[in-house]
Amino acid sequence: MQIGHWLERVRAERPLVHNITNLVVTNIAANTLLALGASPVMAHAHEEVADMASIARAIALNLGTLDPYVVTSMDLASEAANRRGVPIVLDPVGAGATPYRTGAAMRLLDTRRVQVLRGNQGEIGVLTGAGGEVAGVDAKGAGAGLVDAMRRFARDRGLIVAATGEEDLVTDGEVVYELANGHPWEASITGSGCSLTAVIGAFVGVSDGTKGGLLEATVAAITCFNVAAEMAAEGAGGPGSFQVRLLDALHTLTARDVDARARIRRG
Ligand SMILES: Nc1ncnc2c1ncn2[C@@H]1O[C@H](COP(=O)(O)OP(=O)(O)O)[C@@H](O)[C@H]1O
Ligand SMILES: Cc1ncsc1CCOP(=O)(O)O
Ligand SMILES: [Mg+2]
Repeated sequence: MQIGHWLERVRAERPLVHNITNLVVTNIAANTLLALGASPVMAHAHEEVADMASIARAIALNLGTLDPYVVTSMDLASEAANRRGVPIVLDPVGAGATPYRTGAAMRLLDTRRVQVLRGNQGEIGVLTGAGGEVAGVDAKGAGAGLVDAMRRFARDRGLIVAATGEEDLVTDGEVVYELANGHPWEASITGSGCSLTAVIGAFVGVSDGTKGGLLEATVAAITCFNVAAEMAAEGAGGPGSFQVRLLDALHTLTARDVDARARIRRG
């Protein structure tokens, strides 16, 4: 599967991604989108979220530091996004760790049309019914039936589900892709998952919005991010320099790099 052309499309179109994200990763998620060649905006005021979502190419909703104000911001933004056909990517940070986060994620999934759900394997295990363990924001494991539960959840709800970790699983309910790129240091810096979710926003923002387009865009986004992470790790001394080098690698990444290094298996 050749996916490098997605990176070129993102750079050519420079999609505006509206993020309602957490207090920890706001800066790194914005810098990640800029390094890649997309255009980030962070906005959560009730007075403007519907307007901002309406002019964006995608919105990324992230539950990382959820509070009642932000829950309403997400309701307003997602309602406008659905009305205007703007794709929604949901990152259910910490779902499974507390009932508040699990409940907020499920309520968004039940009340809005979410195009892509991306979390770590623990969060996705909990939400899809496979079972999973989440300590704070980190995955501690998922149920053995994760792939089947993801496929069922994606099919029943008509969305793309991505569960990341050492290996990433992506499904539209029919096809399952297993993605093997990435580096263990991604788990040693905060915000790699959250930044990836924002990147998925950029890729689905330049897709045609069909199920096939959303699926391929999600696979391409994860693979581009993880190939950049592999390149960043070469020569990095640890998580600190790795984080900086990841921005550089996203900036210099080429379609050719991605297609040469992609490890994508159709399950
Ligand atoms: N051990 C690992 N080896 C390779 N890539 C990893 C590893 N752990 C996480 N990743 C990558 O890091 C990114 C964030 O994934 P993950 O850690 O599952 O999300 P989160 O930060 O939301 O918990 C993904 O691109 C994933 O593929
Ligand atoms: C540490 C932390 N606490 C609340 S949100 C957050 C960041 C989580 O980022 P990621 O899910 O990308 O590791
Ligand atoms: Mg996360």
